Amino acid sequence: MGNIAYIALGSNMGDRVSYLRAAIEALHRREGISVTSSSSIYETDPVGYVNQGKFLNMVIEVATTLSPFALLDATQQIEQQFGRKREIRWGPRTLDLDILLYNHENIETEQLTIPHPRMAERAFVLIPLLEVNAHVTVPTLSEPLIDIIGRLPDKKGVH
Ligand SMILES: Nc1nc2nc(S)n(CCO)c2c(=O)[nH]1
Repeated sequence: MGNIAYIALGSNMGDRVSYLRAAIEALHRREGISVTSSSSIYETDPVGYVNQGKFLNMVIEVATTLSPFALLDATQQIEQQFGRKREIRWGPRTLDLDILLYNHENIETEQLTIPHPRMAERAFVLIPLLEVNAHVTVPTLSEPLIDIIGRLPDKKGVH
């Protein structure tokens, strides 16, 4: 399917594991998307807006024929399907899907920024991402992810 993308998944409301599993199923069923690898599921302390429940986070690799924007449409439709209501911007959510990387592309638009702008400061993203692909490179970063993880404060929050 030509293009490789990495997607971060998160949930901290309701039956978190079921939301993650259902989202992966829904992505895999979509025309033009096939899930080629998944990380373990990590329980993580909330970062940012902290008075909310612990998250379950993971990262998947997909092979896709969709453009980055069509892939974004698919992830947003699946978030809606599982009741993602954007009440508090950083608040609890049933399901979060963030496109981290798409090939080695740099995309900077209103709707979509790739590489994901906050991925390099999030152990709950980097640790599962490296589990899926230890050699993944991020075009906007000058050093390997493994060095960045070594410096992160919140990696203790990833179990
Ligand atoms: N541990 C953890 N903290 C978070 N804070 C926000 S916002 N989010 C949502 C990610 O965009 C998370 C998350 O997925 N995991």
